[in-house]
Amino acid sequence: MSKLINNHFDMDIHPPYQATEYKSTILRASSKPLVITKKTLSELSGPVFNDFKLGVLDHDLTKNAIIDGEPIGERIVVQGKVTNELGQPISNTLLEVWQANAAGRYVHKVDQHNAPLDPNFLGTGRCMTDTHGNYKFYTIKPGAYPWGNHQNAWRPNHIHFSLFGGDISSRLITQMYFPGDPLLEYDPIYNAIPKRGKELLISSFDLSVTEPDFALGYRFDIVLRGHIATPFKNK
Ligand SMILES: O=C(O)c1ccc(O)c(O)c1
Repeated sequence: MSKLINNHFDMDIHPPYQATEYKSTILRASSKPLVITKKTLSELSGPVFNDFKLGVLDHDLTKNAIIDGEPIGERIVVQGKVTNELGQPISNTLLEVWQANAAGRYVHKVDQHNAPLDPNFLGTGRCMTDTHGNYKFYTIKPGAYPWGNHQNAWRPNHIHFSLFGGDISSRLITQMYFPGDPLLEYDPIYNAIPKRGKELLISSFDLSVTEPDFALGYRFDIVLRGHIATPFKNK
């Protein structure tokens, strides 16, 4: 029997709002039970992305910030399918990604990690799912970085994802990890997730997604809601 919060989130998959080892959750987690509010008419009828036009390079982080050369690092292509709990595709939905560069540094003033910025890499991109729920983007494999949670704490390589569901007010924010990363077992953010959920967050290396002489391919399918839902980020 799965543990549902407000008939909504399966806590056999999703992380708790407060996980003691993941220190920033101690201050920011709510101490009261969540209240799921009813969606307003404007949320339900608000704009969706059917007519949304993306820039031609939005889905290609290896090119969308080039100033004077190619970004440094291992090029990858990430591909997957977004479905609901019944396996039905979520089409024409906006998927946004952000990440550190190959050296483990974000382009953000708060990130003061002593690793180089890459003048040709911004680390943000977006794409839409097609009519079958499929998406694809190109990027540079993100590096690991220290994050001060505890002595010698390093985040495993990961890409942040944001996706919209059926309307503008339903949004999943999560992180995709890479198979075989030795840092996963030490990461309190990853370890806050129940075992079933953890597996859903690791992409798989896929030779059929790999593009010859260009980029290694990873597959990351995403399920919005239900008992095999992709875990959300507890923030
Ligand atoms: O929630 C945080 O504190 C936190 C810290 C480092 C990260 O890489 C991250 O994704 C979240």
